[in-house]
Amino acid sequence: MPGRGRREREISLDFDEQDRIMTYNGLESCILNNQSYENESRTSRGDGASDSLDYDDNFSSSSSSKEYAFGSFSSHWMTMKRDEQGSDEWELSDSPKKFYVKDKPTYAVPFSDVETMKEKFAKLLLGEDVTGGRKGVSAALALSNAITNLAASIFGELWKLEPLAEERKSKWQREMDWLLSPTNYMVELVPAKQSGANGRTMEIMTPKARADIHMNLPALQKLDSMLIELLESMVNTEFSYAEVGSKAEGRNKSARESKRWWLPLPQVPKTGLSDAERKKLQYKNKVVNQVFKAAKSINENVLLEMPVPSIIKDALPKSGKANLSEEMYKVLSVESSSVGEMFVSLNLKSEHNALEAINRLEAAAFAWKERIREEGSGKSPVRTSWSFIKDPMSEVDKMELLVERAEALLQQIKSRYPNLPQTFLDATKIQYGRDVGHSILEAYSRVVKNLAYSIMCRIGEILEEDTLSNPNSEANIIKRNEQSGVEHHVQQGGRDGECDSESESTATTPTRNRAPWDREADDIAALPLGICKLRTGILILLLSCCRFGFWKMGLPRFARPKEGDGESSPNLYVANCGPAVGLSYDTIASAFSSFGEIKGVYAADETGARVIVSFLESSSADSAFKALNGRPCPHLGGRSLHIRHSVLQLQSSIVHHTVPVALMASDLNIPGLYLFHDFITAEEEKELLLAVDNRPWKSLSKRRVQHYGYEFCYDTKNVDTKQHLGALPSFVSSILKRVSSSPDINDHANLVLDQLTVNEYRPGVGLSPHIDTHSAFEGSIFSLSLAGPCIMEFRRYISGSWDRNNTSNTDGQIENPDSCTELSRKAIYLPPRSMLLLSGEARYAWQHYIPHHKIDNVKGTMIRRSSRRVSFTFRKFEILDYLPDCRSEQVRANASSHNTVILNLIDKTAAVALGIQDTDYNL
Ligand SMILES: O=C(O)CCC(=O)C(=O)O
Ligand SMILES: [Fe+2]
Repeated sequence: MPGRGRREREISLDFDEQDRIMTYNGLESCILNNQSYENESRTSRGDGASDSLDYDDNFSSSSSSKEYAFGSFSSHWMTMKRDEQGSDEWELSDSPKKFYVKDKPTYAVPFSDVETMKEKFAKLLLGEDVTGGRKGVSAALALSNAITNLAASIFGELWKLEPLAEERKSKWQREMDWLLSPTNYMVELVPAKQSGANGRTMEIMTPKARADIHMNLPALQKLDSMLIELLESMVNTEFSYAEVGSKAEGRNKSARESKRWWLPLPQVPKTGLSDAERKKLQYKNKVVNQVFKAAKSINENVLLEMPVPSIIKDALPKSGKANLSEEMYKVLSVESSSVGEMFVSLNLKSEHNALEAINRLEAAAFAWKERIREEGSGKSPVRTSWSFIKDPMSEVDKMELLVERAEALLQQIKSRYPNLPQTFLDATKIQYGRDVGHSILEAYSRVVKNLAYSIMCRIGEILEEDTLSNPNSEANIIKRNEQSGVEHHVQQGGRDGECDSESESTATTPTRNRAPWDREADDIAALPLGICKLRTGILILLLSCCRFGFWKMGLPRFARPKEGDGESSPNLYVANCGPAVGLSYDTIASAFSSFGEIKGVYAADETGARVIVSFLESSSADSAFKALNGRPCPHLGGRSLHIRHSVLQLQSSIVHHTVPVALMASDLNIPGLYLFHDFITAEEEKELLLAVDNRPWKSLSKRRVQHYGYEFCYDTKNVDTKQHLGALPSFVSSILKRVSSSPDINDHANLVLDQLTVNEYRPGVGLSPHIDTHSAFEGSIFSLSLAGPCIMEFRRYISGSWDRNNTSNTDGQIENPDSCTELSRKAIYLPPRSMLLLSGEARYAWQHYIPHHKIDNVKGTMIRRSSRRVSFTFRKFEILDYLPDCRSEQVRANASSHNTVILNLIDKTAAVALGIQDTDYNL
């Protein structure tokens, strides 16, 4: 089959197994060093020696993860040649073809393993119905359950920080290899051009590796192997574990110890851990935390993609309000309150409360969305899109606002409680899901996340023991705090694409030799926290998201207490107190509750050793202050607390400033930026929309795109030179002519525009900050807005001066953002039919982006985003010099080769791993 050879080649390019694994080393070093991913990911690791997936000595001769599980069995095991064996288990028919993983010619498998596999296979398919006759399990659920059960059998009893037993480790690898194997065959069909014999170009559908699998699976495998490697490194430690029964011999026992007497008891030397050991452990904790966040983010994204099953749709109350309690509905309806204020009003007291609130909010948001969808499909009067909202709000408007607020609140709660059990909606998505790819990714990311969480809990226990072994050592605490201060930059990483650079610039604060109060910035944002109830009944806290991310989301924010600040307030800032020093939030709440009703206990920062205790009444806070400040607290293990009053700032003064929106380009004062209103007529607009709607769209995660002239490859963030799609289509000819003949833009229009990206945005969908890849595109960029308007914002670092050469290496990033201090932001309103021109400084020195809003505030008027906005962005492809100069000839030569594809893809995964939701490249 001539076509097949080509197809195989294409696909194997993307999916060479070895490269896929190798290059994820970069992800690891990125997490470990918190460095830019780029350099690491470009170093190819030829010898395989450091590949954490190949850690099993038994299998060291194997060249890929597929082989190691079967690679070295001794001769009494039977050898099966896949093609010759003919048994069903091994017979892999040509259809579906396993396209992109190299076929292994032989498997050496012990006979007993074959039997075990058969049994597992049967269980997998039969599920709980052993009669095989009644209710077979869907393949998706079967695989999800199998992954969950396997993980539980291997990691379910992870009570010690020590290397996994060899047998368990290889079982995990071997069986996961089986369970993940269906992903090797998953493809999606994408249109591609092919030249026919008569020289004509035909559009054919070609199978391509499924993008979500391609993106996430290798990352998960890497995260998985990082955790196992980390456990491997837990040898010759200063801490150890006393087995059951030996507690009687132990030294002074805390209440905690007696509660968990049946479990191995962590023990540290009498005087605590050495500084070096403590640092090592804290560092490992940090790494696991990053793995946790990465796996969690993958899990959340997969769950978002999974549809809500119809059985649930039918069962849920149709009215959003009916899904909520009275109070919750009230909280959502007070439009003036911020997300942080809504969260506080919910007054959640436990993890259980949090889960219940989430379940209700998810159900309500879902019901409202369904209603909005139904209304949109014709039952309600048509609304003009993007109309100015001057009239009282319609029902749909109200529902949309409620959905928006419910979703923001949901995020808030989830971030505060990062390791909650599955929500009802998520559990049913898993239960009824049919997409095997989703199920595998969901289950795998969930078990990796849980494993990371268990390891963090175990590390927490050792550190807690360390503290208890030397409870009065302030030095101990301070050292720990300092350590966390230095780690600050790793904890960061914007929660939305916009704050990545900002957080970098505030990354590290020197903290050495300063009193706890002075280590803070000017004020303290209460950090989100999560409390996980372990089987032992101990409450362990997890600090989750970055300060910056939450600042933007409007959490309660507390003013920094000043030395001698006597201002009375219901909020206390308490230092030397928190999970990092062995005090759970519940314990703290209960110790302070003897002075009055507590509204909440929050992390004051990311150290885990300072908290905000928020009382209902100032007088309660005063009493607690007087009784506990500077004194050993009997309810907190005799720990001496350092307390100050802290003032909750009013939301209005802390809301992330909104950028005033200009209507005219001249008001923005950005050299090179022009906006031409009514560049096309309404009639032309209609025709253009019709033309693109008659052509296939390609779906990205949040929006749809079409490419003309040259394909833009989102994986490589570059133009695919091999994919010249021909001249720009005739339906844009008149636009191109207008551009080149327009006296206003003539200076910029001497380019022959030959690349067009059409973007379609749904309401609430924006675009992350970026500079269009200038290694691929030359000169000015023209962007035509159709169907609806939007706000476009621009930002640049004030300290750097614009210099095209200075930015030409970076493909979208201002060089050395660390050296930049302040950001300047500007915004402009882009009405439909307007043409935006970015040239010179506007093109090269300012990042542009579209905020992810559903409603924009333009000079005090609320403008709702319409059901869609479509933009046509025209560029000139820079064919001769599309790679940055700094790269070597070798790299240049390999530009479109497999490695570049994979390496660039990894940058994106690294961004995900570090909690940055979007990359800077969104062409
Ligand atoms: O949608 C737009 O107007 C902007 C699109 C854009 O910035 C891009 O494609 O690079
Ligand atoms: Fe752009």
